[in-house]
Amino acid sequence: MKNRRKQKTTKGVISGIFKILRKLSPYLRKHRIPIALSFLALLFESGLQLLEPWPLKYVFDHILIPAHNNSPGTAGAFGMPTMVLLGLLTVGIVGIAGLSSMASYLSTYGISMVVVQILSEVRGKLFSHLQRLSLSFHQQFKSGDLITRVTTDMDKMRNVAISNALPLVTNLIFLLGMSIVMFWLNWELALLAMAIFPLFIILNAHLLIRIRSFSSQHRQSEGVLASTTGETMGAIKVIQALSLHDRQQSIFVEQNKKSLEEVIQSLRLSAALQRTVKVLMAIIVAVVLWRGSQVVQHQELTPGELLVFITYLKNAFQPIRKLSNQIRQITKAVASGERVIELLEYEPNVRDLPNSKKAHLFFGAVRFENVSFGYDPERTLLKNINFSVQPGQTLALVGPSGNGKSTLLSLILRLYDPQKGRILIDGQDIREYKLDSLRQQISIVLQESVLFAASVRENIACGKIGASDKEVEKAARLANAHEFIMKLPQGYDTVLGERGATLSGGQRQRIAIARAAIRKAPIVILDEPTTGLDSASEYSVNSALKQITKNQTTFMISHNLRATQDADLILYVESGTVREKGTHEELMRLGGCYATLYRLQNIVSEDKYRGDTYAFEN
Ligand SMILES: Nc1ncnc2c1ncn2[C@@H]1O[C@H](COP(=O)(O)OP(=O)(O)OP(=O)(O)O)[C@@H](O)[C@H]1O
Repeated sequence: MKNRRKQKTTKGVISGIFKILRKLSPYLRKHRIPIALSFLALLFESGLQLLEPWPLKYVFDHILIPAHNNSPGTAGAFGMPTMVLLGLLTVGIVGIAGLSSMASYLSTYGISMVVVQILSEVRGKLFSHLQRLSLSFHQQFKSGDLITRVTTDMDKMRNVAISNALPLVTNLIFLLGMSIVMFWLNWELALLAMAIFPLFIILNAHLLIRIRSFSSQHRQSEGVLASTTGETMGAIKVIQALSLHDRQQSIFVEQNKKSLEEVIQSLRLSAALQRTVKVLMAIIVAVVLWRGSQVVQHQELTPGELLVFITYLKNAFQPIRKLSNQIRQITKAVASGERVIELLEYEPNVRDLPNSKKAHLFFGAVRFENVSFGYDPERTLLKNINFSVQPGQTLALVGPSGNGKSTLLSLILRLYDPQKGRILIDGQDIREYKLDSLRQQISIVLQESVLFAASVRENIACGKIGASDKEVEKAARLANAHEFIMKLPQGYDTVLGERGATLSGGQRQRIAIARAAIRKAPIVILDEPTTGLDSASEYSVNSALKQITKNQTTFMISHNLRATQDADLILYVESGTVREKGTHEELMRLGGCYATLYRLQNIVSEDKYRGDTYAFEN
């Protein structure tokens, strides 16, 4: 039972290698000529390695032993004087070493170049693939884990391919050639030397499987650690404000401890592996020397041939010792490779349909027909949503938090596809448009806009491919951002910190509005863009928003019903359904949830106003 499990796991490593090679086959095909030439050099190098002890054999058998025995020697067999033969053999030693190192240089350089290029191409593909994977995928995977796969795992594959896999292949070719020559010299002695190998292979495999399991767990733990670090650094303000360091620290310490234990286990097993290999190799040499001397005494082998035998075994000692470490590293890299391939094999849920076409410039008529959606398909969040908006109209979504308003708007961008029903823009199902051509015609301003760690200019320009400096400035003016940008140390060239930390909330929002404005998109989505801003910032952000939504179809979520009362259509969304629908006047006349909420907000703001006045007067 135990043995079967072991075989299955060894099979797992081998099938992992084949899976990786299959996935990389288009890249390998592309670089097939340098690969073929490098392998040729590799074969040449191994052949020369096998030749290395042979000059010594001839010196022993044809020069030294006859001289020792005072016999005429067999140099004459080659038809040349002893000193000439000795000279040729010594030159041969240097020649073999020189050619072998040249072949080694060519194969190492060639393969390394190919590996570096292929893995760089794969990394580029992986990064682009990750950006295209659906949001549901990104919610499922922690960002720390993804970062580890793009950086550490790719690095591991590259380093191991160059420093371990390549020498391993060289060693295996050498060991194979060595075995063939040993059998040719004396099959009995060769069998004796090989008999111990199965034991070595079994012990090796057993330890390697356990190492692989620990390293795979360790990679995952590292991903979790990276996530925790990323999350903590990202939320450092909240953590300091709420004094959450101890909580974060204890989470980190726990994860760090787990990672450490896995590394220690892995290191212990590797040390055990090295020890086993060393002892086994000493036993092999001793046994072969003991039996080999008897074979020589029976004249079935010359002393020089026994010397070749022992030299081969001694030379095999190093590659076999390294073999364990190389296999260990390769096993780890296979785990890394499988993690990378796992990502590459994910298909985006939301993608271009085969017959989709580039969208025309939208007029901006949007229609939801019986749309139902749930993040978990088993639990419907939005139920049977129906409405339509004409080009240039404004639609407001209001209602309690967490009831599906943002989700509804994310469907227009095709961040998710509805499970039922369809969304039409200008009378056509949005799934029939190419995804990029759809999204390029929608501008979006969120509650907390993300700014990149780049200049103000780049942050605005990224709203439109190829935007000129003039367009950037025009968009900034429209967003009421030009004045404050000019007051920044380097104006438009001021580099913003991570998340634009050097700007106030209102300033950040206005840069985001400029980014939305530069697109001149026919459809604009505003998801609570003024929440959390003070009155002055709210005023300037609102007036900027008015500019960019003029004549565009606008979708707006706001908890402030005064901000939405001028909308052409208001949807009151509750529990994923449209409870009430109409203009402000219609909904007030209806006297339902909307009207109650509106009156409540007015009372609160009047009270607040009175309170402020009272405080001011006193
Ligand atoms: N990516 C997601 N995966 C799973 N559930 C989600 C996801 N995003 C939101 N939800 C859940 O869906 C529900 C609706 O969220 P949504 O953000 O659409 O509501 P909302 O009405 O816009 O709320 P708010 O006004 O607070 O922004 C919530 O229960 C939320 O927890």
